[in-house]
Amino acid sequence: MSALNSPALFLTNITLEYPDGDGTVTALDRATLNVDAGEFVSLVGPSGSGKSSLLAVAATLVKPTSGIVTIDGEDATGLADKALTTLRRDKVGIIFQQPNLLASLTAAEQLIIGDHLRGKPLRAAAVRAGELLEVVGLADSARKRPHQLSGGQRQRVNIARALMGSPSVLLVDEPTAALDHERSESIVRLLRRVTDEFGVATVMVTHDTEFVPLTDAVATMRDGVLAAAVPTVAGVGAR
Ligand SMILES: Nc1ncnc2c1ncn2[C@@H]1O[C@H](COP(=O)(O)OP(=O)(O)OP(=O)(O)O)[C@@H](O)[C@H]1O
Repeated sequence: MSALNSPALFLTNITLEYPDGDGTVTALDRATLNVDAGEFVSLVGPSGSGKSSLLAVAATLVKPTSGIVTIDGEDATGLADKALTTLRRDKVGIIFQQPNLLASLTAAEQLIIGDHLRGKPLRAAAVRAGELLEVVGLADSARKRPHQLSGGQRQRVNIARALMGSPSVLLVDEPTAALDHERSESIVRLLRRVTDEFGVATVMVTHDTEFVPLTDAVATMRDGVLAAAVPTVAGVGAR
């Protein structure tokens, strides 16, 4: 459990229905998940059980049919689109399976451009980008473009980029799906470290259950129903 122990992400009674022919399909069925600042939760479950849907709702990218999403104490459910975009931009970091880096930009520029779009001064963004590239072990690769980086290094840039806006919540969807075992483990260990160092509330969807002990708790989803998160005692020892 988190040292900071303050609420960062509250998903309460989330139901999400998608239209399906004449009826609906229930992707999430009254799912509830609370993640503290500095807490790292694994989200596991079979294909189609609703994991990506839960991340999309937590990221405020998809509005739930019912239920409440609270990020850093702010209820996202009732916000208009503009306020929601601001909340997402300022509070949520999203890491997808594929880094989706821009081919023509250096590692540093991938980070700087986001901050620049947020209206931050270029010089401050460049300093922060340098610091974050160091955190993820890429200080020497700041000027490299995506094709000069390995898959694991590209995922590290992706992680650093997600941290640029100093998010409270980090949502990670299958970060190791495209990586071999060794690189996968180092990516999950990096996520563990940034969760601790930056005090973010991290939720990671994963099929690699062997890395679950590196996280604080595991929540299992089945047919849209989320079981209560179970603490991983091994994770505390492994840190
Ligand atoms: N845009 C959509 N429109 C209609 N149904 C959808 C949509 N997105 C997801 N679903 C359905 O919602 C349910 C949950 O899907 P979701 O992708 O969240 O599961 P998942 O656990 O992330 O699966 P996977 O591990 O394969 O990514 C599934 O029945 C899926 O078919």
